[in-house]
Amino acid sequence: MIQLDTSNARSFVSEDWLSSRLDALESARQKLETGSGAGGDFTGWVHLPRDYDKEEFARIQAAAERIRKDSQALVVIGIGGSYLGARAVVELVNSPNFNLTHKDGPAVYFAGNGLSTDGMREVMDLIQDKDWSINVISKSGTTTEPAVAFRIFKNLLEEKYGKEEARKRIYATTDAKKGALKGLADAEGYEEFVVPDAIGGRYSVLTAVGLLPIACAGVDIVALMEGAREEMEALAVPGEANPAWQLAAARHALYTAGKKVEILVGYEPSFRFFGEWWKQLFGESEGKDGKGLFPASVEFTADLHSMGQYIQQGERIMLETVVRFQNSNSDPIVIPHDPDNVDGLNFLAGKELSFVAEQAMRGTLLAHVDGGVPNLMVTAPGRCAKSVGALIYFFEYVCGLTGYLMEINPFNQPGVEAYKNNMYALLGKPGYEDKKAELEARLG
Ligand SMILES: O=P(O)(O)OC[C@H]1O[C@](O)(CO)[C@@H](O)[C@@H]1O
Repeated sequence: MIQLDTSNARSFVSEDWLSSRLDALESARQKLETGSGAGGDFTGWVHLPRDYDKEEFARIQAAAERIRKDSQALVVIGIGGSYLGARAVVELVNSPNFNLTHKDGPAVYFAGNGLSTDGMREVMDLIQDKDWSINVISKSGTTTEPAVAFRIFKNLLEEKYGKEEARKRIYATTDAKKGALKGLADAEGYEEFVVPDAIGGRYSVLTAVGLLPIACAGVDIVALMEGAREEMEALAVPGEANPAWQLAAARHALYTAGKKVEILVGYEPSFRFFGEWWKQLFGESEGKDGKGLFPASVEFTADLHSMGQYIQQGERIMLETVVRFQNSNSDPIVIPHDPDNVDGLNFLAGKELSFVAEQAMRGTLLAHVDGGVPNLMVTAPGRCAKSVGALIYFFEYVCGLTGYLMEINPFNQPGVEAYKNNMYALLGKPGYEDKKAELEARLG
């Protein structure tokens, strides 16, 4: 379903860019299949589209139906992998303006993905006169940002509905056995959904983590899973023709040839949050042991008028991975004829806007390749749930493969702890007293 064109990257790598990596790719494939590589305990996502918990899936659908009936707003509390996937899919399949354009079901607001007072206050104000529910999502159950947000929104919900009714409006997605959120959910009797042990946050969008908010936004989660399952089956076939093998090999070859930044390019405003999800996926997976392509994202053609200059002529450390959708969601827009033709655009009269976009993309591709930026073109059928499910699985699989080509553990993220420990110390968390004194002295 997902296609790849590497032809505009070939001049930047040696001829054997793929053939020389086939053995390593086969070994990476086996590690993903069997969980025998570094971080192998976290490869539960590999067969998830086939093996997911069907009973829980039905409960997700039922809960989403309930929320869609009894709530005008859903506050989704989570950060990183417990947030980005859901937002990516809701925006890509629907619209970044989903809360303005949706016709039925709740508006979906994301909270607990930062510590901004203004950001949180805005969501609090937006929901205050509405019927609303909470989906709190945290695999560890201990992440500060969502935990703080949950305490605040839970309080609000209890003030509005009373403790008993509020309980029925809180849905907790967390670890099956451990963590503070699990304890709280058990004690309070919230409906619970599970982040499976073998799936890390950034690979969890196709679990309850993503599926509940996505279903609440009216996206067809059966089709989403179906698209992922078909892609899983397609990518399980080893060999040179496998587009995930090709993308993993091309990324690795370009990295080895000196490229340090991978820019994910989209041409749809609705694609922006997919880029944010993709950045966590690749950034947390590859960025360790002093290695990894730095993941960046842009929206063309808008960013051609801001970042375009740098991409064309700045440091030659970049490659572009473009995601193109074959079909758009809406009816064509035709450029009208103007008898005065003051803007000189009559040569485009009668042409569809998509034709202009296509030429912009083709022209940009060649300009950037000429400027020293290799181009990898990923094509998805469209922005429907099925196609987006396939795209998610495709990038997850590429990420796992490249991680093993780079000889790192693609499934841990030890570097994130450094900021957390400093924050805990500065906040005065018990047990961090010495660290607090040391940091306060440094900060002056
Ligand atoms: O779901 P949790 O445990 O709250 O974690 C949220 C995010 O925080 C991280 O653990 C990093 O701190 C990510 O890997 C994860 O996606």
